[in-house]
Amino acid sequence: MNSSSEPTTSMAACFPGTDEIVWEGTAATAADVADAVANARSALAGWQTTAVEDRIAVAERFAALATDQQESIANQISRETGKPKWESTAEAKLVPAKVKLAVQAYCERSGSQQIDLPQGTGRVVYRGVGVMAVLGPFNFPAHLPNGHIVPALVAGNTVVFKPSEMTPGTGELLCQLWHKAGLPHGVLQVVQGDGAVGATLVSQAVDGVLFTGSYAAGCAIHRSLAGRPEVLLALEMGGNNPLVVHRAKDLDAAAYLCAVSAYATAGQRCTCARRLILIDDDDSNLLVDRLVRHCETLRVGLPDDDPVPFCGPLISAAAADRVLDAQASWLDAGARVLVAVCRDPRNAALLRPGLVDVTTMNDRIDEEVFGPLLQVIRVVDFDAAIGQANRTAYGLSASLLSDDPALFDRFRTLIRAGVVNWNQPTVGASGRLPFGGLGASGNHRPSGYFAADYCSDAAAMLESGSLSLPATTLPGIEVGGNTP
Ligand SMILES: NC(=O)c1ccc[n+]([C@@H]2O[C@H](COP(=O)([O-])OP(=O)(O)OC[C@H]3O[C@@H](n4cnc5c(N)ncnc54)[C@H](O)[C@@H]3O)[C@@H](O)[C@H]2O)c1
Ligand SMILES: O=CCC[C@H](NC(=O)CCC(=O)O)C(=O)O
Repeated sequence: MNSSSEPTTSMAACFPGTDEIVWEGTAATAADVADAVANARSALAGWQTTAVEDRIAVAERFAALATDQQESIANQISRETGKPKWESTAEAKLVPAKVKLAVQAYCERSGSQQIDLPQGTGRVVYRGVGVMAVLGPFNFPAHLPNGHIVPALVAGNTVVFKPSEMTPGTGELLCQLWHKAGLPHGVLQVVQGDGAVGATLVSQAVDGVLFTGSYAAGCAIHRSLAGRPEVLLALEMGGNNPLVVHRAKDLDAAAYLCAVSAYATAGQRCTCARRLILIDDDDSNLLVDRLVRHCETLRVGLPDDDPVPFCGPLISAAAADRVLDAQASWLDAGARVLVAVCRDPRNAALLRPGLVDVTTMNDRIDEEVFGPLLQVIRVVDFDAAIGQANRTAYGLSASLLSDDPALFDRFRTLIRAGVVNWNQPTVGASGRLPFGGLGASGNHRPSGYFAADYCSDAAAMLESGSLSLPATTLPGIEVGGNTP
């Protein structure tokens, strides 16, 4: 029991596909969540009035500690997600790198501006929004919440962070580093728990909710905030991302980029290609042959395996089941397997990648299958390819592999996505650009470099250094009327 006599719930995270416990703790009760928000509110004025240079100095100390602790962060990520070491190390490196980018973005996008106006000086001043709830996903348990937390803190907000229930230890570790860096009490707190704890956090008197996760959870949050227009909401959600290949001379390069797009992080990236759209010709057959070979040879395995794997396990055996079930339902609906996604006998969450031709399938469902399973769709020409690519309610990332610039010109104009690439994979977005999606992928508040925008409110200030009567006064009001 805690001080409010609510029963506490113990919580554990396991290595994917096993019952090996890699983190143990306690889920936050409703009272804990309310306390965290109250602490964040109490800390707000002090943090807002801390000079921005001093806030940046704390962030830079955090970056230095995160650099020192790169290996611990990477190990914790691998323990909780099963990512291969090279991949968790790459993620750990993004943590300090984000500080540099967030500071640059803050100065560039939120620096105060001044203009001369007839009434005096006009200024645009960016100020923190207030108390921010940050809700993180499991697939980049450090990099993606960090992409909200760093800009939010630099801009003068206080934060209550709930990591994914699958990756609580990574979230906890990040918060410990911030505190070691000298962040004042209450400015960043972590509350642990599942979606219900997240929902409790959203229901509190927060000023903003910064969410990265699934469309279903994003919608639930949006619904729960109905009638609270004053709460800022940034939603970074899923995708059903298209990859179009046409008139590409180097088919080896094209096949490699297709494999990376579809199978990076075992297909557990919001930006992973889910639909490979091909114009039916000889080259498309040669490309598919190469991709089949990638599926057959690509190494999957556990974090410490030698030789190193390209894909680790999915986050859980249940997540792997969902991918296998999706493939089974597509086959029932008339799809043709090129390479079946299948379970590796070593671990219940470990899948070998799959490739399924769904061209003749009835009623293709517009869903995000979060795993290493790529659909192939064949069409007659490039316009039909763009039409297919846009046949989704989502709109996160899209890529064209082609040597024909005219095709990309058409693609970038017509494609409905927030991340539009040419001869690049659908994954691997740059932190120097905005990152967000259209339609069911987001709510027009891109993150990445543009996270600075939702972390501050722009205030309009009209300023005159001295108090005096205007040159002309308004009719019907006496000047000095109250003078005895
Ligand atoms: N667009 C992006 O930037 C981006 C990046 C990474 C992942 N994603 C998406 O995230 C999903 C995978 O991550 P996940 O499975 O961790 O997502 P998820 O939606 O299950 O969970 C994300 C977070 O929200 C919390 N949550 C769940 N329901 C909630 C509710 N009703 N109220 C408040 N909080 C709630 C969870 O506990 C977790 O902390 C995929 O759909 C992927 O595409 C999107
Ligand atoms: O899973 C979704 C995110 C994947 C990743 N995106 C980014 O890293 C965005 C850039 C940033 O926020 O710094 C990707 O595109 O692979």
